[in-house]
Amino acid sequence: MEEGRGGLGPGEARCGCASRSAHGSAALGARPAIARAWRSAPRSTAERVAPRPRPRQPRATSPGVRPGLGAAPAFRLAPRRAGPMAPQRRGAPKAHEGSGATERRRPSSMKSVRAPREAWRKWPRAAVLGAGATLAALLLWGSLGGDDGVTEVLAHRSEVLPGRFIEVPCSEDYDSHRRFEGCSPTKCGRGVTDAVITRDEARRIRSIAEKGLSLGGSDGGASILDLHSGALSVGKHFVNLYRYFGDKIENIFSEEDFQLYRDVRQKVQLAIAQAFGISAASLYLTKPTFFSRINSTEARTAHDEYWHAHVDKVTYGSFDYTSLLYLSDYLDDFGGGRFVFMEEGANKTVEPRAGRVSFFTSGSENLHRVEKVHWGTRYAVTIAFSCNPDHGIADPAFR
Ligand SMILES: O=C(O)CCC(=O)C(=O)O
Ligand SMILES: [Fe+2]
Repeated sequence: MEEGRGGLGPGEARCGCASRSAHGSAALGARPAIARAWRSAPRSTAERVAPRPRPRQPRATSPGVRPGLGAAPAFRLAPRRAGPMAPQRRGAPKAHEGSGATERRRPSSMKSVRAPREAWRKWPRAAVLGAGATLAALLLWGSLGGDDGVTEVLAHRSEVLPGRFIEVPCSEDYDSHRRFEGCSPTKCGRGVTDAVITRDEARRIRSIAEKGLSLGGSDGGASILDLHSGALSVGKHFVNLYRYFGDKIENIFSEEDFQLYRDVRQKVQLAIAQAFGISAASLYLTKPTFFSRINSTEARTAHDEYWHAHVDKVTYGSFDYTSLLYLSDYLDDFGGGRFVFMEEGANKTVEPRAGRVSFFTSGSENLHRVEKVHWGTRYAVTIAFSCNPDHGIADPAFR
C-alpha cells in the first residue's frame, strides 16, 4: 500500500498551523476551570481566532438547503424544499374531511335539498383550512427536524461492515475548480467501512475530543474542536486554544494523542484512495478537519445549526473527498443524529457506530444532512481531503 502524505506538502506552511506560530502569549499556570474563564474572555480573543468557513449557499441545491457543521446558514428559517425530500413526507390531511363532518351535524330533513349545494359552497373554505393545517404540520415537523421518510439504510449501526461502496455519477461541481490528474474525482460515490479504524482506536480518539471539548463547548447543541487551527467552541464564539494555552497545551494533549490522530488520519486517507482508485499521496488533508460534539441542546447561534442539507464542495471549497469517523454509537449513546444522503426517491442513511468511517466525494452528487440529535451526545470527526496541494494542512504537532 502506498504511503499517504497526509497533507504534509507545500501547503502545510499556509495551513491552520500558521496561527500556531502566533500561539503562546496567554499561557495559564495550570488547568483551571477553563470553560468559565473562556466564557468571560474578552470578545476580541474569540473573534481573532478560527474564522469559520465562509457561509455559501450550495449552488447545486434548492433554496432552503443550508450548509452544515462549520458554516453559518444562509437563511434563518428552513423552508422545506420541493426537491428530493418532498415526495417522502407523510400525507396531508384530506381537505374535504372537514366539510364532511359539518354535513353530518345537519338535520336530516334539510340534507337532501341543501346539503349538496352547501357542501360545494363550504368546500373551498375547508380546502384552505386543510391546506393551512397541512402547511403548519409540515413547518412544525420541519422545525422539529422530523424524519424525512427515510427508506433505505446504507449502514446499520449493528452491522460490522468490511466495506460497502456505491458509485454515483459525478456532479459538475469539480469543473469549476482546478483539476488534478489522478486525484480530482472522475469516479464518484460513497463508502462505509468498519474495518479501517478499530473500536479501541475510536474510543481513544474520542477521549482526545472529550478532553479538548471539556475546556469549552458551545452554548448551543453543536461544539467543534479543530486540532489543526486550534479553534474550540466556547459559548457563542470560538477561541484558539493554542494561542490561549501557549506551551501549556502540552499539559492537555500528549504526543501520543497527536500520533494516534495522525495514524487514524492516514488510515482513512488510504481507504479513500483505495476506494476511488487514486494514489494516497495525491490527497492533501485540508481544512476544516475537526471534531464535532452534538447534543440535543437548542441551537443558540447559526454555528449550532448542523442539521441543514449541504454540499461540502460548495460549503467548504477545498474539499474533494470528505470522510467522517464516528466515535459514538447510534441508539446507545444518542438518538437521532443519523447521517442522510439525500436522494430523489429514497434517502440513504448511515447510522453512526464508533470506529465507522463513512467517506464520499464532496460534490453535490453527495448532498447530505445530519438528523437532529434528540438525546445523548454524538461525537464524530470530519476529516477532509483536497487534491490541491495549496489547500493542504499539516497534522497537529507540538512545535
Ligand atoms: O457528522 C456528520 O455525520 C456529518 C458532518 C458534516 O456533514 C460536515 O462536517 O460537513
Ligand atoms: Fe458535510
